Amino acid sequence: MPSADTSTTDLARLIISCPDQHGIVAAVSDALTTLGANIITLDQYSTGVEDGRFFQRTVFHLPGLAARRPEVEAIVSEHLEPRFGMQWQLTEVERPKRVAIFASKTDHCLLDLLWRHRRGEIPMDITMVISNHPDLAADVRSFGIPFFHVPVDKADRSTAENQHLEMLRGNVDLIVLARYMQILTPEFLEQVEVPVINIHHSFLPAFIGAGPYQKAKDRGVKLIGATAHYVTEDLDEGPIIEQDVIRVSHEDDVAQLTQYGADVERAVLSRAVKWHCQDRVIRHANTTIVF
Ligand SMILES: Nc1nc2c(c(=O)[nH]1)N[C@@H](CN(C=O)c1ccc(C(=O)N[C@@H](CCC(=O)O)C(=O)O)cc1)CN2
Repeated sequence: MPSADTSTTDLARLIISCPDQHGIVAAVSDALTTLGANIITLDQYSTGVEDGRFFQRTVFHLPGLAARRPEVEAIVSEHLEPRFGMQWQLTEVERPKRVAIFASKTDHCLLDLLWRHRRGEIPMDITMVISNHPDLAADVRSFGIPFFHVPVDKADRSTAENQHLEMLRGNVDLIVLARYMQILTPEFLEQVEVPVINIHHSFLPAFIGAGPYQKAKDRGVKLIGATAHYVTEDLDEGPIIEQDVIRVSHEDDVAQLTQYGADVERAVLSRAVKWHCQDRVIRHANTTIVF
């Protein structure tokens, strides 16, 4: 059972990735112990001892963390990083990620995130909602979240995307596409410089692109699903974070599939966003490790 104390004060997460080799866990643990930190959880994974890659997520408690953060960064950057060829990220549990949500007209995934955020189920700070349609403005503003309508001209996406970049620059750590029905250009993805999570309404790799429920009906599948993935320039082919499925039958029309699918989409997206905000997801090639 988790301890009764659910305090997040002075809790940090150290996420590391490096070539697999002898002594990593001991060295990281020794460095944190030397600092006076107490390791709360430690999860690790290796892709294999032969020329493999090692990943580790360590949650630790360090009294006076904020003031001592430079010390932690120094020991990692000056000792662990050069010794192991380590890539690393240090985050503080009490500093939630700033999240911008993009939506179009479909509301269920957006409202689910706003509702779970209001209930404190997802450790994030929703800084804004941006939509290419005005339909959801009142819903979003009822949660006290800023809503911005930015129409998209498919013949010239750059005008809208430049507006997005101005609004987002320096204000966001994560973008979530909550059934946002516009394809993001490679230029936008390069310039925005933060991860983007999308919910695709199919069990990828099946039915990439628009209209997956019609494609599912036409194919006569007995399972439909949803997939949350990081967004890349290759449509719906980015690293998968979370998936789930639900049984359907020949009696279900596309409207029924869409309704059943919406419940799966909401659950899958919220789990993926929560795990990302908890720094549980590490990208490796076109896959993820989820601790
Ligand atoms: N660069 C990327 N952009 C987006 C991705 C992605 O993986 N990489 N995922 C999509 C979401 N999506 C399916 O999950 C999706 C959305 C929209 C379309 C599409 O064909 N859109 C048309 C416009 C449709 C409309 O206006 O109703 C278009 O953009 O021309 C396909 C898949 C989000 N973006």
